[in-house]
Amino acid sequence: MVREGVLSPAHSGEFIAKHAKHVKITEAGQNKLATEILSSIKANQLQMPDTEAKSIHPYNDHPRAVDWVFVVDALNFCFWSKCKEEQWIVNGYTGYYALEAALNKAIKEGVEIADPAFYSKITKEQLHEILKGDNSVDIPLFDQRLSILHEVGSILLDKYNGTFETCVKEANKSAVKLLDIVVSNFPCFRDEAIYKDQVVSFYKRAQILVADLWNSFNGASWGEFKDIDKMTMFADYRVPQVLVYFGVMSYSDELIDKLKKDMLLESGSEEEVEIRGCSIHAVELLKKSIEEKIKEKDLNLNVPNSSLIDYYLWCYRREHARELERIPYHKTLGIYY
Ligand SMILES: Nc1nc2c(c(CN[C@H]3C=C[C@H](O)[C@@H]3O)cn2[C@@H]2O[C@H](COP(=O)(O)O)[C@@H](O)[C@H]2O)c(=O)[nH]1
Repeated sequence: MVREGVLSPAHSGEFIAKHAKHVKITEAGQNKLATEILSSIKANQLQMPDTEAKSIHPYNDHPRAVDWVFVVDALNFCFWSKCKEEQWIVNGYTGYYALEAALNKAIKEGVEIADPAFYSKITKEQLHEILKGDNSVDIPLFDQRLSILHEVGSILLDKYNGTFETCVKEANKSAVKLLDIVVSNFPCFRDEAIYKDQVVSFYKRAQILVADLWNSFNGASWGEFKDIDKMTMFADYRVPQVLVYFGVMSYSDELIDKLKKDMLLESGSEEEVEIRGCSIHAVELLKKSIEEKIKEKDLNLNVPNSSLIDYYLWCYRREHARELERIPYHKTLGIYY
């Protein structure tokens, strides 16, 4: 798949985990978390976005539902703040949900924020208005978001007839092909790094874009992908925190010390790459151990794919915020996650 000389996210995770020295994947927590996820599968709790998300997401019968998912995931990165007082909040929502709330508010006010003909030429003032928070705090990396809208909007107009639907059609129901189209044609989604002289990839926003389509359309229509199971977990800054909490991953004392001091990790640095790569590989190993348990116990259950396991972990942190507080999450300024 994808780009010449670049390891796929799954192979990148394996390669990085093999060489990592700041981050370790530990068997200890593997079994406990796999058991916890298995009981969630049995209780039929393992599914994509919860009601909260649905209440903000426009429904897939919206005429520009596909372009909505695209523009949300073009901007789906870096919501953390240095301190609580500087947090960007919209309608009481923080983080990712603040973005959904802001864009949904714009749609309700008749702003064509899902239309590339509009956002490819959006002005600073118009975007400020759309992303205006409840307090006077701006969304982080505002300027980068403005240029990303101009970049991806122009590409859709120039190459894809002004809609992301053209890309989905070209992918012909293959998640891997759609991922390839996105990372090959939209530079801001090209989430790669150099590690031990090897180009590795995470493609967090490109993979979550594919998975969000799959989820929004319940695996049918614009969300039908025969190879959706090839997507890995989405290497953000929240899921690693949960993996450390469960003892599935551990950080060196030096790294923990940096995170506890709220020091930023440079985008593409060895520590940041190892956190992201080991997270991907840890979820692939988790998926395997869940599969073994299902086989061992001869359970009549489907093995969850990495997107479902990822979403379970991402929600776990929101539902157990207090317990997770003692585990610092890494902060990297960048447009990739
Ligand atoms: N690994 C992974 N990372 C995810 C998501 C989501 C939301 N996804 C679903 C939810 C509803 C929609 O239907 C989407 O499908 C956002 N993020 C990342 O989290 C970070 C923000 O965190 P906080 O500041 O706490 O909101 C930021 O890097 C953002 O990019 C996911 O699912 N998995």
